[in-house]
Amino acid sequence: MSVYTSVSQDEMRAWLQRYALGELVELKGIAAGVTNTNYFVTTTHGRYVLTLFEVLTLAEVPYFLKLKSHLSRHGVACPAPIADHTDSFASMLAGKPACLVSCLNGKDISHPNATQCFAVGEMLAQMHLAGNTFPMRMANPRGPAWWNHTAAELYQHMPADEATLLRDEIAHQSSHRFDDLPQGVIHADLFKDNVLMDGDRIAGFIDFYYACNDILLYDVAIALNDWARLDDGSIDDTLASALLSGYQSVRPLTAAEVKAWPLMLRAAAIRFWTSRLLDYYHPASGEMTFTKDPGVFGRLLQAHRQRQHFWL
Ligand SMILES: Nc1ncnc2c1ncn2[C@@H]1O[C@H](COP(=O)(O)OP(=O)(O)O)[C@@H](O)[C@H]1O
Ligand SMILES: N[C@@H](CCOP(=O)(O)O)C(=O)O
Repeated sequence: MSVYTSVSQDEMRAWLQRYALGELVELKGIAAGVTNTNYFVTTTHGRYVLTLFEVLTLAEVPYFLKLKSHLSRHGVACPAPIADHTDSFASMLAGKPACLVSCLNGKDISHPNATQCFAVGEMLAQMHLAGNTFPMRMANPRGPAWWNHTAAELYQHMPADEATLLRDEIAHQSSHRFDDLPQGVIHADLFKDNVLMDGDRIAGFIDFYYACNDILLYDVAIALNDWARLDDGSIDDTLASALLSGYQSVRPLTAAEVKAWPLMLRAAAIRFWTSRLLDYYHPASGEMTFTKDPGVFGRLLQAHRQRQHFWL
């Protein structure tokens, strides 16, 4: 269930007057999603997705919408935000910041094939290149400083062996510098449920609300840790190789990136192990709480630490 804020037909009709999108035909809540409220909106001009931001403020939203607009203008598959008559991408609706974006024709998939992994890698590299000319900046809210202080509070709740592993890995990561790695705009949460596929084609990347400036390779590692991970938690060699080949078909990795790759896979595992542990030990109150299994990323970290071959 992800319609936290209800919008009536009358409210929608009135709000739509801000746009050159014709008259409302249908307004339908979208069940998928976790953080925000989403609706499919059909007007006499076409089909759009309405998002009501449940956490971000009206002042915080423009970075993400301008980024999507920039990427979409550069040919990256993602929803294009629609500007209203004041040339704004967002305004208040039903008490929440709200926007309209183009509706993509695709579905998220849970079991990708190698062709789809190649396409994700390729589009991710296109996104990294297109991000080079995006002028706004955003620090990573879930970077090493965040996982360091968040994990420090979690150790006391964790089984001793897991706490030792997390503590040891964070210390290991802290002793390495990645200053020589290419940086830019990253999606930072490119899991399977944040990509809509139309067969083997990418319909679009969605859910850019962790996007920020950080190490590009870190984004590749985040994507691989989810796209190539099988139901049993292991990484599939064919899917991993396909994603990396797709990425490198557009942006070949530098020698420094190849060297840093094993540690980057581990850094990406720590990030989501920590956020899932936080949700697990300190669930947010209210109906927006959907706890995902943290253990997946603890086991993945352990596997990466023992891995000999990294698909490059
Ligand atoms: N531009 C879009 N086109 C088509 N469907 C979309 C679009 N944006 C979101 N959706 C649908 O809405 C669902 C929830 O979107 P998502 O951004 O993941 O929400 P949340 O921010 O709540 O996690 C997606 O899984 C997808 O089905
Ligand atoms: N894709 C992540 C979820 C990211 O959102 P968060 O707000 O829970 O950090 C995952 O699967 O853990």
